[in-house]
Amino acid sequence: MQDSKISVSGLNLFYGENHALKDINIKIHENTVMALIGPSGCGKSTFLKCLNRMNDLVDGVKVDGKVLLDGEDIYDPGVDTTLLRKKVGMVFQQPNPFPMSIYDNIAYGPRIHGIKNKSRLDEIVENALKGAAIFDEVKDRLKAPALGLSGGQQQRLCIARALAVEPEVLLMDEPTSALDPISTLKIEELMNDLKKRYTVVVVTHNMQQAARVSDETAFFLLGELVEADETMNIFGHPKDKRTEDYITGRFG
Ligand SMILES: Nc1ncnc2c1ncn2[C@@H]1O[C@H](COP(=O)(O)OP(=O)(O)OP(=O)(O)O)[C@@H](O)[C@H]1O
Repeated sequence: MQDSKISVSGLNLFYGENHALKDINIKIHENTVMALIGPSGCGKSTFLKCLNRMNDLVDGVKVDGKVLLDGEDIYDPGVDTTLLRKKVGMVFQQPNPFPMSIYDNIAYGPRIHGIKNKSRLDEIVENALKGAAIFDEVKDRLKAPALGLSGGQQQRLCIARALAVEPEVLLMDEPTSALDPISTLKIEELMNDLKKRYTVVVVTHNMQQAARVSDETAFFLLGELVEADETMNIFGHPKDKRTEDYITGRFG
C-alpha cells in the first residue's frame, strides 16, 4: 500500500454542544480515491471539511486531535489556511462557477496566487481544462460565460478550477448528486484518472458509486468511524456488523 498522504488521529469536532466527530483515526493513502459513506448526518461532510480546515469558518466549532498532511499538522497555529486550501482543493455538491467567463473561472486562483503572465495563464487554463476532461467541449468558447454550460460541464469546470492551483489533494462533497447519469459517469471516469496525480477523497450517498470509484472506503455512523478498509473488503467482507447492515440496506 502507498504512503499515507493524510493521517488523522484522535480527531474530535464539536458544533457547540453537538459532538459531531468522535475520536477519528484514519490514514488516507497517496494517489488513491477514498470514499466516505454513511447515513445522513453521520459526519461525512464535516470530516471532509476538516481536511482543509473549512470548518474553521463555522462559528462555535471546536476541533481537537491531529490531521497530518505529509507529516505536518494542518491544525498547527502557524499554518497558513490559504496555502493549505491551495494544496487541498474542494469541489462541492452544486456546481458553483463564478459569474464570469470559462477562462476567468480557471485563471482566478492562479491570478490570486500572483501569476500574471498571459501565456503562462493560457497554459494553466488549458492544462486544467484538459485535466478535468472538458477542454475539447469548451476550447472554442473560453470567453463565454461559465454559467451557460450544462450542469455536468459546470461541475467539470469547477474541478478544473480546483486543479488550476496545482493541489495535491482533492476533496469532493457529493460531486455528482446534482447531475444526470451521463455527466455522473464522466465525473466517475475522471476520478479514476485524477488519482494518478492527486489523492482524492469523495463523500457519496451512492454505494454503487463508492464501489465503482474508490480504492478504499470509510463508513461513518453517528459521528464515529466504524471502519475503513479497501473498498472490496468493505463491500465484500465488512468486519463490523453495522457496516454490513448499512451496505446491505438494513438501515440508512
Ligand atoms: N454548520 C453546522 N453547524 C452546526 N451543526 C452542524 C453544521 N454542519 C453540520 N452540523 C451537524 O453535524 C452533524 C454531521 O453533519 P454532516 O453534514 O457532517 O453529516 P453528513 O454525513 O455529511 O450528512 P449528509 O449526508 O446529510 O450531508 C449533524 O448532526 C449536523 O446537524
